[in-house]
Amino acid sequence: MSSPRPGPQDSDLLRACRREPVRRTPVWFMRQAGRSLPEYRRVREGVGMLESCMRPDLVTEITLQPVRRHGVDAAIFFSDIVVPLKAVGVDLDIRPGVGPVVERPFRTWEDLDRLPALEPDHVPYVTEAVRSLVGELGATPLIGFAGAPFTLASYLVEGGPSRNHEATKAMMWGAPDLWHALLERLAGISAAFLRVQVEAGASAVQLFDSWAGALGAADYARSVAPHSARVLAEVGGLGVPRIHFGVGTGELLRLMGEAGADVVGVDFRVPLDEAARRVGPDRALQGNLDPAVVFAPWEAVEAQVRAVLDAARGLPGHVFNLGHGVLPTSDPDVLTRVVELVHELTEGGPAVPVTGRTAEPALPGGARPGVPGSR
Ligand SMILES: Cc1c2[nH]c(c1CCC(=O)O)Cc1[nH]c(c(CCC(=O)O)c1C)Cc1[nH]c(c(CCC(=O)O)c1C)Cc1[nH]c(c(C)c1CCC(=O)O)C2
Repeated sequence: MSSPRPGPQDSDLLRACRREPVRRTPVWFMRQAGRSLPEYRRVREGVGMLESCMRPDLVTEITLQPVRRHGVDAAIFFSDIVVPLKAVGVDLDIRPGVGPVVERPFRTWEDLDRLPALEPDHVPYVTEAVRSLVGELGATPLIGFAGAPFTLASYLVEGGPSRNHEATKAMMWGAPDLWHALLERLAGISAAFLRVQVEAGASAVQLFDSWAGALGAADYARSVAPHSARVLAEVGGLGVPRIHFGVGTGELLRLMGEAGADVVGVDFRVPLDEAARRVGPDRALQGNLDPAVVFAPWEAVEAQVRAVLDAARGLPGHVFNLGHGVLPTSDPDVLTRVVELVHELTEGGPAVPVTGRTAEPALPGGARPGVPGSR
């Protein structure tokens, strides 16, 4: 009897998400597919960002590029958080060096009419690209993603990128009924976008609430978390792990886990052992090398990678990543070396002692003082 070839389900990424033992710590990078790669810039020449997201041949190629080059443990689907909004008819563009720009910002009840539900027929190119990718990737898992309702709302209400999110917050506090109606629509669109990707073969999903860190915990809990929870609950029924990430969310980590994540993404501001105390033992963590670290000399990069792995020791599940996306001017060769180093240092399981730290006595069995649950 021939046993089936191991697939993504057996990969270290999915094992870590499920808090099962891994062969070595899985690693991938947010924004690994994109501007830091010369081969990306070549295939994007003369093709607009949104247009490239609608061409399955380009999506497939760009998604595979970092997997080939870096040997990462997962692919992230090449698209953008605003693609589903564009697909249902919102008049928006992604401007180079700026980001998503919405022609007419959303401010009134009438504006909700411009946000119909997302149907799979709106994004046939997503289904086609995911199917082709899953074939090409074999045992390497594909991570699907969507923007969370708050982060999407920020682009729609502000009309583009925003430092202070003032119009968004004004609606949240000043017109709560409209706010909740808007976030409900967006939750439906996010969930539908994730469902399309999972039904076509994605093995895990990440919900990006990149700008949630602009909110205090009380506002997040009251005005945002219930909508993200709905997205995560709908995907939960599809049986794939859910990663929930935001920037500057140190004060929100517990709430982001409780919203229904299997894995909480941590930015570079909170060390993973402290993040684990905030999140609790029932979820894995993803993170959290500062994306600027790759600009330092290699010795410093290596020390920072070791520090992340050290802080992650004893966690029930750890997916190594940056604390935010790859910066466009990063040297791709340094990223490849980071992948190799994480693999080398965690070969045989991440509990292997990390050498080269300033002397901190190891306890019998490899446990370290001060790290609860460390082995
Ligand atoms: C906030 C957000 C957006 N898009 C996304 C987020 C959440 C992640 C995060 O917090 O960084 C998510 C995203 N955007 C893109 C991906 C592809 C997959 C990957 O991570 O490699 C993913 C996962 C491609 C992209 N999305 C974008 C690019 C650059 C476009 C280009 O190459 O011209 C890429 C590769 C454009 C975009 N789209 C957005 C921004 C802020 C930008 C950058 C604007 C700029 O500085 O040029 C909105």
